[in-house]
Amino acid sequence: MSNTTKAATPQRYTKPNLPKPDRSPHLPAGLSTDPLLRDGAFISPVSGSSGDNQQRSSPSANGTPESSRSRPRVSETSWLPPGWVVEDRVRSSGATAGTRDKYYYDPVSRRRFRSKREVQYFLETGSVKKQKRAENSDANANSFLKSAEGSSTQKSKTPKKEARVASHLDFNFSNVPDSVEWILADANKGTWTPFVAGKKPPDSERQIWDVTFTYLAARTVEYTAKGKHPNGTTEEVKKIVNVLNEAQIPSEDVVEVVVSPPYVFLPVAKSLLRSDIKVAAQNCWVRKGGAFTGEISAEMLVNLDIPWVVLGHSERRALLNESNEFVGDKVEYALSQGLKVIACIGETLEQRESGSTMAVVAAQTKAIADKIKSWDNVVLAYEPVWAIGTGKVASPAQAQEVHAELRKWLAENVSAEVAQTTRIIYGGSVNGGNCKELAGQADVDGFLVGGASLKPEFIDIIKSATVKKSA
Ligand SMILES: O=C[C@H](O)COP(=O)(O)O
Repeated sequence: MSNTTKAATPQRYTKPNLPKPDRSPHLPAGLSTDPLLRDGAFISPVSGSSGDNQQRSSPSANGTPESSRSRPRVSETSWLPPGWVVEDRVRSSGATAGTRDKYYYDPVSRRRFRSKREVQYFLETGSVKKQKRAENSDANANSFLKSAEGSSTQKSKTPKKEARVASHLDFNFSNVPDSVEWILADANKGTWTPFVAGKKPPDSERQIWDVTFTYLAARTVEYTAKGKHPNGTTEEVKKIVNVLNEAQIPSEDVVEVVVSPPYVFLPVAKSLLRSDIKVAAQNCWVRKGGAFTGEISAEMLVNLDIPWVVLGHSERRALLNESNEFVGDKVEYALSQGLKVIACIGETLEQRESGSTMAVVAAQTKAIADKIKSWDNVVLAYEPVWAIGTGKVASPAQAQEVHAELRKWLAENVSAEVAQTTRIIYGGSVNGGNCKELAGQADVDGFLVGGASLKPEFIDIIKSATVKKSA
């Protein structure tokens, strides 16, 4: 953010009521409530044309906190979004023994960050800053941390002039003021300056206030668009249903459209939607219903005449500790009750960068294959975690490569027929602009769409199912 020429109209940005997902990364599987209500889904019916790295989602799954010999302290910090974890690790040897290092873990991408500055950049841009000189960066970050948090156990060489007394204007993510005025500083650049209680926060806090504005604003949009916002209404669902009902979409022999609103909107969506568009739940309980307060069983969905259910979404795997085996059990039980299943699999960025993409998705698929007898009612949704909600879509070649490998895996481990007929759909930042090229890939049989599913471009995405038909 640059100059603070107070512009025309002061605009007030009020703290949104952010949903409160369970902050514990260590919940036992199956004992969680269901805060992760998510978006829509679209499936093309184009037939097949042609070691568990995500379980129990503590950061230890990637050889991080729990596997550390120094027994680091893992905690959460107020300025971080819900679900993020901070590891406080003490160096045990060398000249710097005794020095504390902080590591920050994003529960969804599972990325590890070395500094608050890196986290801020990631929250703001969705990408990771490449730093030429990591040491300098850490030093700067430590300096920033000291300034922002008012404490640091690490011996710091931070210039004294940066030390200051914390004030009520200091940033705290979990206690964002109810009223923050954002003054448009530069309309051309779209830059804003925050005013808390009528005062500008200290310069050292400006950056993180800026980041937070971007982050909260984005989250608000996302939650509204996907029906996850606490203030989401039946009226909003009805509007979306109306758009779909009035859309000209290809016939059912070309494309199968399934929308997946949050549980509470399933009945209204189902009752209002045209008959050629089906509905899916976003999750269901792992086995027969019983005393599992807050859970929705497969039997309940069947009773409501809901034909589809999405299982194993990466957010549930990461945030609610759903292991491959747990997802496999869910798929098995849902199928046994007559539901059709969209089973999600996908690797994190770290796993992709380490070259283990296929090992990860094969393990996830195997956990399902081990449990089920028939794949007739299963659609496999490949969703690279790093592409979900980030705007970073997998390239057509990347998607095709994994889809083709998955089909090969099915051929070698299940049967040639299952490999041929099982639909493998892609999810992760699909939109009206990229859908056609993705849909043109030989082994991409459709899409699982999030953010774009509640925008008019969803109709274009649905229509992209014709790409292969007309090829
Ligand atoms: O549930 C939907 C998928 O996670 C994809 O979401 P996205 O299209 O917003 O990236």
